Amino acid sequence: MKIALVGAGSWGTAVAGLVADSVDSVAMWAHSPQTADGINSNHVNPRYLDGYRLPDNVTASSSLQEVIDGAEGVIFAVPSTHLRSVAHEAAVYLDDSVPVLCLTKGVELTSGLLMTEVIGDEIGHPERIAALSGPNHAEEICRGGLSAAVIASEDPEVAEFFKAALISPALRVYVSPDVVGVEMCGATKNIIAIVCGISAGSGYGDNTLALIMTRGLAEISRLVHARGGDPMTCMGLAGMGDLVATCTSEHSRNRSFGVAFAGGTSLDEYQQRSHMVVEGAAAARSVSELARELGVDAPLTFALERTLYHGGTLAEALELLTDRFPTQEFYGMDD
Ligand SMILES: NC(=O)C1=CN([C@@H]2O[C@H](COP(=O)(O)OP(=O)(O)OC[C@H]3O[C@@H](n4cnc5c(N)ncnc54)[C@H](O)[C@@H]3O)[C@@H](O)[C@H]2O)C=CC1
Ligand SMILES: O=C(CO)COP(=O)(O)O
Repeated sequence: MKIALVGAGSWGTAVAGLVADSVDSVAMWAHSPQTADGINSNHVNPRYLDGYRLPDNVTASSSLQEVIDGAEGVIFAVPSTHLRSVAHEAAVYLDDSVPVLCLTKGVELTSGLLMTEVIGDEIGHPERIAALSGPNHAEEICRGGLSAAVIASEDPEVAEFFKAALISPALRVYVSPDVVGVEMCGATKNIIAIVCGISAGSGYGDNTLALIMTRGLAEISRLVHARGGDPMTCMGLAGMGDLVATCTSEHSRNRSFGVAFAGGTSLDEYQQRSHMVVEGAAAARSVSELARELGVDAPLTFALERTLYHGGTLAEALELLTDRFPTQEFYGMDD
């Protein structure tokens, strides 16, 4: 069996290595031909996870057609802002019956669509598109550390197909029918992780970190509920699990960006230096729009949006948040 993996950043590279153990071949699509050459010549991605040797049955190309032709499953792992254009280009090579898995975490700006919905818009047959999420930093997955993830799909057969391709003694794979909940959690925890990084970079301690994560989880739950997902999903791997990992891990780009931002580094500087995507920065804007549309109170998200995009200072953001009078711990979940 051949699996196509569209996206050769850190996560695409790590997941290619996992899937390669269960299938005959994995064909990766890399945006840059130099990355594809590096993988084919040395079995190493020259730009991401360059200490990790990919299995011999992983090859790469910068031609989507070459990668997708003959694949029995397709996995997308490109950053959220490029997903629609890449899925659009991939659509012509994709059979209607091929199951698709989305690893991207985000909400599309303006449309408010989740990542599986963006792919579905472009390739059709949305019932065959699943989402994988959970506390999974690529760096640790490559080292074979014990981890767990959840695959959400409205079609259980699609979830089981990808579960079989990914499960291993080092990766426990659970399934869920709550695609909206799992994807909303994945997109919004990145926002909270940036706020945690800003807090740590500004000298605040662990009480503050716990405050942001906990009130962040309440905010995520309101968003999940309003978008039609199950708030219980927030208690699982895609919710609390990924929130803990991203808000506390040295590997998190979102948290690290927050720390750097508090020290005076701009988003552009950070992304140019690391060549890595900070999904929470894009999500601060798209989720703010969505929250306003849905009438959801999302103070941490709004404060980050204001700071990153409307010239608000960190002192103003803190004042906005602390000026709010604390009321009931849980609210906004009634129908
Ligand atoms: N890195 C990780 O540990 C995890 C990442 N994710 C998610 O996976 C998605 C992909 O992130 P990473 O693999 O970490 O990316 P990355 O930050 O490691 O690399 C950036 C990627 O963007 C690609 N890219 C740049 N310009 C492009 C363009 N014009 N068109 C298409 N692709 C372009 C690069 O080729 C590279 O693949 C994100 O949504 C991220 O939140 C999810 C779980 C874990
Ligand atoms: O989603 C992730 C871990 O599960 C990756 O988080 P970062 O993008 O912050 O590194």
